[in-house]
Amino acid sequence: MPLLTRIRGPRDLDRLSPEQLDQLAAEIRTFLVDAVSKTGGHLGPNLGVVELTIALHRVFESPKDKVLWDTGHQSYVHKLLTGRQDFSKLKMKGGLSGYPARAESEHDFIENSHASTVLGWADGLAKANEVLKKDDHVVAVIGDGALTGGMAWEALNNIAAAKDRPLVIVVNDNERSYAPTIGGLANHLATLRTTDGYERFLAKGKDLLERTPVVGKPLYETLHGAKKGLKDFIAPQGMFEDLGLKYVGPIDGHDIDALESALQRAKRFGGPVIVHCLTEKGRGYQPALADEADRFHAVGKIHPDTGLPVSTSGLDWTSVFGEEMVKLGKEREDIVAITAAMLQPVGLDKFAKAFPERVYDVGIAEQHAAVSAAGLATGGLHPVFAVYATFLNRAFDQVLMDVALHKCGVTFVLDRAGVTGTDGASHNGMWDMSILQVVPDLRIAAPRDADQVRAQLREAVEVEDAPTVVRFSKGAVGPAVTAVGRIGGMDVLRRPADTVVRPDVLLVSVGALAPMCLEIADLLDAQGISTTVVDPRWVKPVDEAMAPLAEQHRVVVTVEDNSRAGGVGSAISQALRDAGVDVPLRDFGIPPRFLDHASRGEVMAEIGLTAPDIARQVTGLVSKLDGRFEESRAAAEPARD
Ligand SMILES: Cc1ncc(C[n+]2csc(CCOP(=O)(O)OP(=O)(O)O)c2C)c(N)n1
Ligand SMILES: CC(=O)[C@@H](O)[C@H](O)COP(=O)(O)O
Ligand SMILES: [Mg+2]
Repeated sequence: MPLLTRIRGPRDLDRLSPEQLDQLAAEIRTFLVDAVSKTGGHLGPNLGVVELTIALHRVFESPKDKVLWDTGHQSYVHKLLTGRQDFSKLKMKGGLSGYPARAESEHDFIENSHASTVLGWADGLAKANEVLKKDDHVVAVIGDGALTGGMAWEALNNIAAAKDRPLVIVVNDNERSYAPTIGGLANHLATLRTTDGYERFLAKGKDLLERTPVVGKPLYETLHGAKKGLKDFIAPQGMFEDLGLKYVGPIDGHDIDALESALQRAKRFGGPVIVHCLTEKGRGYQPALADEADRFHAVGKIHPDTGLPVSTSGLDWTSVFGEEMVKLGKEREDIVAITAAMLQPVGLDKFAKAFPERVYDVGIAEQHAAVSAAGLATGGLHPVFAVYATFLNRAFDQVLMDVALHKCGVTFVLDRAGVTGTDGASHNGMWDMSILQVVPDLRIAAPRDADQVRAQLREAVEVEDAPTVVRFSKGAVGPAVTAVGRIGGMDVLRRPADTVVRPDVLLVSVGALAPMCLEIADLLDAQGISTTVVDPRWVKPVDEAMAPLAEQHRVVVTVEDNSRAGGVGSAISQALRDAGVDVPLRDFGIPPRFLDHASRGEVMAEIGLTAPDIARQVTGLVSKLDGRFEESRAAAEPARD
């Protein structure tokens, strides 16, 4: 990499010739395939923005000018050009984040990987520049997928209103989210793309007319003066221009010279301007280009030559859900499915293949998904909205007010619930069982294994007058955990020896943490501490048998892969208080803080959500109770003379 290694910062790009820029682009692509095949990551999106990122950092002066990335998964090239070229620990503990990270660089601004927020950030920054009379440029890069998110249009509505407030919006249009981008906007972008020769047409037209004697120049001036008419005639871009936004494009997103020319025009424009760039996801890497599903949107470790996975994982939670959905779809014609631009990642691809007319990809639009689900339910169907737990956060009000208030039978299936780890703070599914606690009548299931996913999904879709939630982890599903009994609606996973009159600990195991909770019980047993392990299965509402069962124990311990703040532990504690059961409760969960990227195991160890950590703390708690018990017994004994 003779050129890439010499790039220490964006200004090092300035001295490169066009030929060297093309060589640099090739070196970057080679680097990306080599590095990301070893670590996993967002290979396809980054292969698509190589030239675009080079051009952006040549035309704008980061960090004085703010280059902002929507979702941020496509910022690897940006990192390479801003002094970060060690990708050996990408997305790993202590290594580079897979997204922009302020702690990593002054060139990074937006850290969260929730889509469709960049234009809001840009609007705010542009307003700040106006108030503070700063002449920094604000450049927002947004993908065609992220542009299907409602927040993007809320921002555009505001941005377009300020005709003299400089702001450059770069639409990175590769026609895909994971799958091809859906909807009217995508169709409109397509009309713009189909005239991708528009700029060339205009340039040729200008050249021809200027060489035409007498009438040529005035005619060109007339035509150029009527550029809207000319453009609409050649490239109907009414939507953006009707909004009041200057539209530049479509531009070949892999032609550095064309990109720089367009970005320079945008930089000088002095108001809000959209630069529409046509790019190719996975560009330059045949295995990615051949991947019809998602052009290697996010890959694990792969063989660089073939793109094939280095290792295959066993049965995963997502597949269990997807296969059960197909069975349900055959049994019930009223069941329909919704995805927010993540059909395959959430496991609905098989359902879509079997029932193409009963699946809806709404784009990256989780709020719309939830509201349209209320409509589908009211219309007589039972919608199942499958979404990553963290992405449902933004649809909380729609779940509360549109689905629950109207008593709609909608099932939300939350994949990637709990600590996911490598995608960083905004990807952990750690808030759902807290924020959804406040939704009246909503029920939450946390299946502990594959059998329970199947069973609880079926129980959920039977509920027709309230929202139901089924939440499970990322990755391979653990071994089946068999119940040894049932109390109320709760599965008993382990009972203490029959000889124990009042067991020490009632251990409430939530969802996928059941194997860990059984390990905790073993560790406690080795300390002579007796434990009953229960899996509530439905963690909201708290099972009516919980309080009486708690009363039969000395202490209650809850363990959940969710924030401790307002989680299942809090709900059970409240239920015990409401029932007048005064048994100490210790809740274990994720601390309410943002968790840096690392593997799931590393994060769980960091936050003390491991069997040894929890067993140690519970042992201390019981010893303290014993101590108190000894003290109170001693105090009760008559004083010996
Ligand atoms: C709110 C939200 N929903 C879903 C996702 C998952 N997600 C990550 S990237 C992506 C596709 C983005 O498509 P686009 O904006 O076109 O970027 P590209 O990958 O094509 O460069 C999706 C759906 C997300 N990050 N945020
Ligand atoms: C950027 C984004 O939000 C997704 O692409 C995410 O990185 C995928 O995560 P999984 O790898 O868990 O599917
Ligand atoms: Mg895209």
